[in-house]
Amino acid sequence: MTDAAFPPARSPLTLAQGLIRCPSVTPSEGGALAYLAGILGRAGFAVERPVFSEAGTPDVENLYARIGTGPCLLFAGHTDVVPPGDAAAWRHDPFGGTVEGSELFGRGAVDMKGGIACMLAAVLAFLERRGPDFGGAIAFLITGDEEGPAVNGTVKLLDWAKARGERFAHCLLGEPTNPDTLGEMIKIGRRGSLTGDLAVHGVQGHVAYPHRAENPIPGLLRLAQGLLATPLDAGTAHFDASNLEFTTMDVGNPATNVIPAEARATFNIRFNDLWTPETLAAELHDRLAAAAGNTVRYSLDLRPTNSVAFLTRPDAFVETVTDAIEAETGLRPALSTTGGTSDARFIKDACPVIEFGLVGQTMHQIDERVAVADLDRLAAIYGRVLDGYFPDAAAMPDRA
Ligand SMILES: N[C@@H](CCC[C@H](NC(=O)CCC(=O)O)C(=O)O)C(=O)O
Ligand SMILES: [Zn+2]
Ligand SMILES: [Zn+2]
Repeated sequence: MTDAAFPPARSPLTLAQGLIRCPSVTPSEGGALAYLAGILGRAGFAVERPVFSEAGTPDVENLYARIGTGPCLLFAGHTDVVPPGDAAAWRHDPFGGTVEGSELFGRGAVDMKGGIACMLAAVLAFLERRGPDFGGAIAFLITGDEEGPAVNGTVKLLDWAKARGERFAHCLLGEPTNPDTLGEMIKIGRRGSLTGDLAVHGVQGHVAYPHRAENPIPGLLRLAQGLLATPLDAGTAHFDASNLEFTTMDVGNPATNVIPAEARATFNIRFNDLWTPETLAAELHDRLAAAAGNTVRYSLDLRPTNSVAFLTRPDAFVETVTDAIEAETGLRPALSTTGGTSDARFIKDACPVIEFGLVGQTMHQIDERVAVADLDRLAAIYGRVLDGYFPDAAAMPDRA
């Protein structure tokens, strides 16, 4: 830990700025993983940069780094970001890492380069305090494919790590989990996601001669009503109610005097632990058949999904993270499964995983930004988690 670049680079703000200045719009690496690799390598981590490919998807760069021996605490995240949108609409360059007043602006400030910066700052400070023989191992599993198809990222990185014999005791994923205030919410699970494409088939014809045509639009409305009429469920102990939302309805008919041949709609369901993709598919087919009767001709395609509902049962690790949050913020976080999906859906198969990061209010928005004070507090929380997870035996009076 003697590199001259270390003292300034250990600040979560400096690290977050360094990452934001790498234009890593998914699936581009943009220099973000190289930036992390340089810092982690100088801190003594063994760093790997696997690239994964699959037909029909872009090649994606990833990073895996590990230090120490023994039970391994895994820090996970992604350096890819969503596009900035209209860069001219931003108050500051989305890749400039500008501080205005008390806030740092930039794409990824909260989702989730800021979170990674806090993890890194906390780990570097921990290693400086405790040295490399701290009684365990720490790993970073960072992907460049979370905001994209999520095919060449965490899921493959975990398989790659498993094949090399890497094992993890627990994982902390740094997605922005807090709705409004740092310390409010840990995510201990996520709902699943299933997307369906529905088509109603009609017969094209002249609007003035409807008896010679079959308009698919009323049929699509009937089917949509059939899917929406009854709630899927009322929620469970740890999950909100499952929810179906139509995301588009399309006919694409430019003519005002033609009955179209087909009408299409797409919906997405976020489902809880009462369902699997298979039971949900059966329910959807039942509802559609009942609504269609003998008159509506339709087809339903359910897209393949790698997202099912999961829950990490609260354990001592959740307690360690909760205590760390309370000590820094005075808040006892809610244990929640709300919101979208995340790469925790893949990590849960490797080890218990929970998520805690920054305040997500501006994620994916123009002017994404984070309070600099939150960066410092999140780094301090992660630091407390490390101290709680790897207690210093030498510092305990009864064990010294
Ligand atoms: N593009 C990926 C994964 C999409 C994940 C996305 N997650 C969020 O927006 C997280 C928001 C939150 O933390 O609540 C989603 O839920 O759609 C894929 O499609 O695999
Ligand atoms: Zn994210
Ligand atoms: Zn995101």
